[in-house]
Amino acid sequence: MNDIYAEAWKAVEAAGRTPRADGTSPASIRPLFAADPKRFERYSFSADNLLLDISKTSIDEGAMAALLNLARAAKVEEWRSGLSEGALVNATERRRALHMALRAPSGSTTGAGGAAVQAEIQATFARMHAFTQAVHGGAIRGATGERFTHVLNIGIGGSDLGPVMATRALINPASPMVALHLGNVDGHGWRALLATMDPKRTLVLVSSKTFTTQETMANARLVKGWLAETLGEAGAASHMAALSTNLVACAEFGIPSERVFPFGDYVGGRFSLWSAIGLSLALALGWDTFQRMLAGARAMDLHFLKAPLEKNLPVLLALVEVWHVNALGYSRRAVLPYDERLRRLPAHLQQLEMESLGKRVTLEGAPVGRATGPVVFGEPGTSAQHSFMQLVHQGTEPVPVDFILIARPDHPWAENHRILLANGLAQAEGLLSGKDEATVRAEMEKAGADAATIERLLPHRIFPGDRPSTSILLPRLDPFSFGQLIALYEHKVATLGALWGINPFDQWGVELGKQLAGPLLKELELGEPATGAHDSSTEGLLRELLRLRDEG
Ligand SMILES: O=P(O)(O)OC[C@H]1O[C@H](O)[C@H](O)[C@@H](O)[C@@H]1O
Repeated sequence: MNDIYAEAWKAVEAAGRTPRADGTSPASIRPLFAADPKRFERYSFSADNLLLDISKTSIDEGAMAALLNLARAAKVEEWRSGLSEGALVNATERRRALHMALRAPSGSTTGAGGAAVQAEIQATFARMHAFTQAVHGGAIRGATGERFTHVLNIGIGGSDLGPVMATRALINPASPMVALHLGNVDGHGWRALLATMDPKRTLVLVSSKTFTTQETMANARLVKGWLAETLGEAGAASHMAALSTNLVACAEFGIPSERVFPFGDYVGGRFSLWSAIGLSLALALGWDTFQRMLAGARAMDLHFLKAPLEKNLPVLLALVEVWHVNALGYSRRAVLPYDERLRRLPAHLQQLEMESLGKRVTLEGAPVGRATGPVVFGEPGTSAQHSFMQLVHQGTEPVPVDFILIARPDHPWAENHRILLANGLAQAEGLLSGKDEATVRAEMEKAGADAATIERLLPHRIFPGDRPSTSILLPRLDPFSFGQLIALYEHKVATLGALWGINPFDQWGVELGKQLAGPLLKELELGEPATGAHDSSTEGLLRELLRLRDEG
């Protein structure tokens, strides 16, 4: 760690501990609004039509200066150029992270990953486009001659969450195909899906970067068998395609090369919905929608690569996170999209952020020495208000919230939309303003409560306020703005990798469970735990599961 970087961190951490010149706490927000009528103008930023408001955080001029200084000391500008130019930013796996190249239009050079990468990407896109057209036009049909009406994406993690989220967000009622998703290995999910599909009209995409993921391969075998029951082996094969980097494994599984849509190992799983992994989107939403989504992400890429740090939306979001996590010690963050179509966004962000930033050592392998990625959770508003927002308003530790608000709905029920937006704004306003003792007392007196009741209920009815949130505003939720939004979070994550000095592109943490599942699977097959192979709890639970299973 060099001195400038260490000093920059000290300054940020000190800013979170030291009272401001006027004596107010560095965690307080209300005094900043009171002192500056232009706070919203000063602390809201935009890229194209996407607006980011960070004014409802406790970042003041001094804190912002310290944070921007940290961004410079952590060499965020060099890092973002390295990312876009194909440096080995994923050092532990010796890989590039070229998801931006997927969004670069053919012929462009900025963030395009170089000519060889572009040639590969554009060749796959051309094949995906032709395939989509042939399926939609009926040139490619099922084994019995029927047109495909359903596309089933089998995948998990990054090979599932992005496509599911985008399918729900951009659903097009006029779409020629319905997208279905099989992620979890739990057969109950498969049973629920079965009722909705006809094998003669279902096209199956096996979506797996590695093509070795246990759950996906088990599901792929299951679905292949289901197709074969009606269509025979050869018929089943003609209903399948693969989206993967592992061409050998695809061939071994019986998927011919013309049905394999590849992508490079420079695309991380949680950044892969823009690649061949997005084929279900092209099929279910249309090629143009897929392209508009890429264009929206591209617009955010260019903003990220070119905007100065102090006006750069992903960088600012990352700095807000550092402020909350490291300066103020907040270990959680909630995401509330006020749009039902974005209901799978929190799940996607959980993988994107927690798999990327749940790291305890630096790129060099030393302990980070400070907190890294917070716990991320969320639900669409207003539903979230009726579940976990109690804790956000009155729990012991402030939980910063991302509010996502969409100005114009794509439905005709104006009153519902007004209620939705009013609630989104009110939550953020209430978190900031809170409700003090005097106000609660006056309200209760006005409502005719007696003195004893007021004293008893007063502490319960006070809201501390000064609880931070950021708001993201989009004019509409369309493929372009959706692309911008997702790329905004992707670049925020990459920037946090640089700020914390960790690798946001690997995920060794998921390996241990995979390794341990192997022997346990064998023991479940044999019906007998291997004595002494596990801790007593694991062995005891296994014995009990076997007993209950075999009794039934
Ligand atoms: O696409 P696959 O190779 O099947 O991987 C699916 C997922 O599983 C892994 O365990 C990783 O944690 C994820 O990053 C990945 O997206």
